[in-house]
Amino acid sequence: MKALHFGAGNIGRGFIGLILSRAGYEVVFSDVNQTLVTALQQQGQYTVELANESKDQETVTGVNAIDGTQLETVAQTVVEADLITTAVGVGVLKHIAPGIAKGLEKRLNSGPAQNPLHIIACENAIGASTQLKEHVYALLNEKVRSLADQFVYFPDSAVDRIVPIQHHEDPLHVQVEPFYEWVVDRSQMAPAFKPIEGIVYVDDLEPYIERKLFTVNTGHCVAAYIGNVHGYDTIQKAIADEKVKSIVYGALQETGKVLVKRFAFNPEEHEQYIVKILGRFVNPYLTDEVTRVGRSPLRKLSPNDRLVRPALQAYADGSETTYLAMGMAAACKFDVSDDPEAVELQNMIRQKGITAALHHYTSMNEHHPVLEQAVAQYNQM
Ligand SMILES: NC(=O)C1=CN([C@@H]2O[C@H](COP(=O)(O)OP(=O)(O)OC[C@H]3O[C@@H](n4cnc5c(N)ncnc54)[C@H](O)[C@@H]3O)[C@@H](O)[C@H]2O)C=CC1
Ligand SMILES: O=P(O)(O)OC[C@H]1O[C@](O)(CO)[C@@H](O)[C@@H]1O
Repeated sequence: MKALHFGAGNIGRGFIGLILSRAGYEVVFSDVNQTLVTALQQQGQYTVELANESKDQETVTGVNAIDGTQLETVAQTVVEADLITTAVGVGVLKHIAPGIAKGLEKRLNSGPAQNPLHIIACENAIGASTQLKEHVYALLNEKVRSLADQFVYFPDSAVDRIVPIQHHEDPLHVQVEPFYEWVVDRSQMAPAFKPIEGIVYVDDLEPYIERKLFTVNTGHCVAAYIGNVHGYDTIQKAIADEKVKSIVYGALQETGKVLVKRFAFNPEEHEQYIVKILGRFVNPYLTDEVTRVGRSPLRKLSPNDRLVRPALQAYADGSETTYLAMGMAAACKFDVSDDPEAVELQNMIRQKGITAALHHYTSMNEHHPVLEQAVAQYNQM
């Protein structure tokens, strides 16, 4: 069995590649980073190290790589794949769509017997596989689209594992937190599919992806942005400061209220979930830079993402949004010169002012109370 995985980065190697290899797949990574591609081709294996006291290690074998810039090679690997997964960043999905579309065209036109193919985008976003499907379908003609409707499935998924930036001599070695969760929407899959050990299949992904995105990712980015405002360089140092920790906790109480109401979660169980997540953030065996966790602030300030969406839901429910607004304000202070989205955000704030910038990126009306709350917080920071 062959799996083609787009993105040989931290989640690709440290999570998805590991699970698929354990399940017996030969994993072929497609990446545009030539260092990673060459190292995977030469070594054919890599090591995953757990961020725990004993630094447990596991060698992932039977892996290979292709150059993601070579459209024909990517397309041919799509033809041969039994499964396709991605972990490239939601904004990159449109760039991998041409290779997938070309491969599907070849694959679906090649004969009458077709095996169903699942394409799973493992990105931090609601409906990432569905977004990838839209990018791919936009490149297919009507005949191939209709064949794809019969033989290709794009189940949405939620992925959770903290994998920080890696600093090792071996470019493939990857350190990961022990916890992981990969949930896939079974209702979007082929009727008879062979389950993969390590994946949890559910009939309705919405509660899982929203609970994950609006707890793990909301909490993490608030810790990064507020930590950055207070001058901390890592999440671990930021959360050691009670002031920062209480803001993160406050934001998770705000999203928690929304989630408990929306999905009828048990409030005590949700509180335990929050406590567990906060424990993961401060894992002493990990060093996680605020610049990584806060990366791509425009994506994180967008209407469907971890700050604005739960804040607008909380506002609609008549509940508090103070700490989420504080997170948005602190995101607007994220001035990191090698993060293109942070640079764009800072330019916009300089040119148009904070109110117009927040309106532009969050799509909230300039007089929306949540936006006004964020502006007031920004002016005090
Ligand atoms: N790192 C983490 O803790 C977690 C990350 N995620 C999500 O996983 C995704 C990947 O994140 P990371 O692995 O942290 O990022 P990363 O930056 O370590 O890996 C992304 C990889 O994609 C590659 N790439 C970029 N353009 C490409 C293209 N056109 N074709 C093929 N490969 C391409 C990059 O070269 C890089 O190796 C993101 O959507 C992120 O939100 C989800 C859960 C946890
Ligand atoms: O690109 P993003 O959305 O910041 O993804 C990384 C985030 O996902 C997480 O791994 C949570 O699963 C956090 O470590 C991190 O905040």
